[in-house]
Amino acid sequence: MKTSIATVSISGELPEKLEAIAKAGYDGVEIFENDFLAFDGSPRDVGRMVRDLGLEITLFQPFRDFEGMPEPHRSRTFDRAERKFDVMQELGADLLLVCSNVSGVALGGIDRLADDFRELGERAAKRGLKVGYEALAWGRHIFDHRDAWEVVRRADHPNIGLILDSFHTLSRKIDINSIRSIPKDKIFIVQLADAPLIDMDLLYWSRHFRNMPGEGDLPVADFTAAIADTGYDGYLSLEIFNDQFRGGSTREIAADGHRSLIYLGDQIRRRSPTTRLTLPTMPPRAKIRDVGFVEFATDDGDAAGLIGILRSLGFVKTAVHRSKAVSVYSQGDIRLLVNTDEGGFASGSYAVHGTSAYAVALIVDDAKQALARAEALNAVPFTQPVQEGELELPAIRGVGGGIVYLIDDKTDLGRFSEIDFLPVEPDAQIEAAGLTRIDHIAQTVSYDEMLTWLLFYTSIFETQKTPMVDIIDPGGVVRSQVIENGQGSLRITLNGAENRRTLAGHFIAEKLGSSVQHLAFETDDIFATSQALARNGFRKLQISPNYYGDVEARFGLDPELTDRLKQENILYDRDEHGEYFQLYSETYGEGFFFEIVERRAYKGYGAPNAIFRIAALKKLMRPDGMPKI
Ligand SMILES: O=C(O)c1ccc(O)c(O)c1
Ligand SMILES: [Mg+2]
Repeated sequence: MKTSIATVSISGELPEKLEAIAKAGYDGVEIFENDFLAFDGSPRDVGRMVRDLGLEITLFQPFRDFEGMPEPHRSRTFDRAERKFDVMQELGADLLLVCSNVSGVALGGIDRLADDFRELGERAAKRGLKVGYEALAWGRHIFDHRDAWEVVRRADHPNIGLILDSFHTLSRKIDINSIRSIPKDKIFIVQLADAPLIDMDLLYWSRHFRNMPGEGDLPVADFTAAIADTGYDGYLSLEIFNDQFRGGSTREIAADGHRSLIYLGDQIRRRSPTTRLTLPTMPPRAKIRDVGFVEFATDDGDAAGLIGILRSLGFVKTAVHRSKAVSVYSQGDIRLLVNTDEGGFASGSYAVHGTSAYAVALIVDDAKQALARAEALNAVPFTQPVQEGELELPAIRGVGGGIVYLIDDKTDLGRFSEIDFLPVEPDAQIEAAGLTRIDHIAQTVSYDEMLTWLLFYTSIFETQKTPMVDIIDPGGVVRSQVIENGQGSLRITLNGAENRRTLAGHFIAEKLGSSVQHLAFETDDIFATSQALARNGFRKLQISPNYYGDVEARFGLDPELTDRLKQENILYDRDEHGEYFQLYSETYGEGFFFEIVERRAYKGYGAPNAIFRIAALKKLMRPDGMPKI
């Protein structure tokens, strides 16, 4: 398998695009004609630029409205093609994409189309060039790759072949088994794109909403497996039309695309180990057993406030680091680290972002293998110096600059808390509140980064996404995407903020980047927990009394239960599996907060309650967005 991407997929000027494509590790690039036309250099300059970067031009495209034209259009179309061939020869591109005709004057008739292609093939052959035919899902006569293949078959010319594009085939739900009978040498290139399932006009969907394989909902892996079954081992080339990517970070989007292709290749190899696609091998997606700890970076001054909240939540200090200013606060299976050390990454993070939960440790089956997989998928490993005798925990950088530690029970890593930390006598004054484990970690990210995060988690770890939901904040919409594993041992909610007037948007603006905005802990008895919290002086978020009348009516609750919920400021939800109870802390700093949940078989995250929670949290912020407390 060789990797390629169309220049149209990323933002920037042509040289910037090419550099990002080379840096991300692709083997080739499709030159989208408009990118070339908008650039001042000659075709030779562009060709040289591409090759100097170690890339190959995989395709020049698109050539539109060619086949089936009546005269005088037909002659003009062939003249147009000759002009493109001139450019291609100077560029050093040997494959042209012809997409199926959408013109109102185009004539149908499979043999007419085949004849046109045979003649084009003759002309291309004279120059040592090739032409591939792609069925656009909205083509006038040809909108199905099976028909495009029939045209190519009848053209019967060595310089004419087929181009398959996952979007056009999958958006129309065309049977992908039909691909398996196409001879591999007639597939000139394969274009890949995914897309979220949205019921809309095919052309509009294709031109604005495509995304990287794995980021959307189309069965791109099934499509690719069918291609691999033909024995095709050529380029897999991303062709992504996406409004967000056009305005996004050139480098990041290019890197995401490359990661998506490597991940896709890995999925194909695991499905059919005898696949003829040449693929790198890597360990499987890492299974997450649990969250080992969440670590806050802060300083001595700010730590007091944070520790005050932790104590009111029933956490007690149980250990301190041997050589660094790091303390462990524990309750149930939850470990929270508070790092006030003045050297190292944490203090740098604190200097830039203020107090934040900058690191998360995941307990995986095999940390070394997890790291190897992450590196195979171009994640950036993280290391920092440790004292003699202390453990160097394997780690990678998260998307927003935070750290993901990888620990396991196989090695000393499982005992890192005994090796690196000294136990301290717990403070007997604090009453435990029955918090047992971390239920979920809520990360607030910029909306533009959501797909990057999604691909990061789902490609490296054994997790899946659930459908995105909209959360209405009085200041705008926040999109929420869950990433979780089947066992519930990792649940992450990604909240994507589009503007800074939302609670989430304010948080990332003030934090100068994506960060954990809240941590949710689980309890087996939310009412007992609520009372213990009250005794510890925990400051609970006050929910509007109007909420309770509605919730009682909506779910037909026993008024006695409603009263208790209201008294304790507990939110309620129910799904087809069971019930959910939630309570919240007030905000800390720029809008960080804690949540406590009790799940009675419930599978969701209380999305219908988010609007009321946000409204209540916002009452605690001043009009300028700063916290009142
Ligand atoms: O949207 C289009 O016109 C278009 C052009 C070229 C392609 O390869 C394609 O898949 C779509
Ligand atoms: Mg295409």
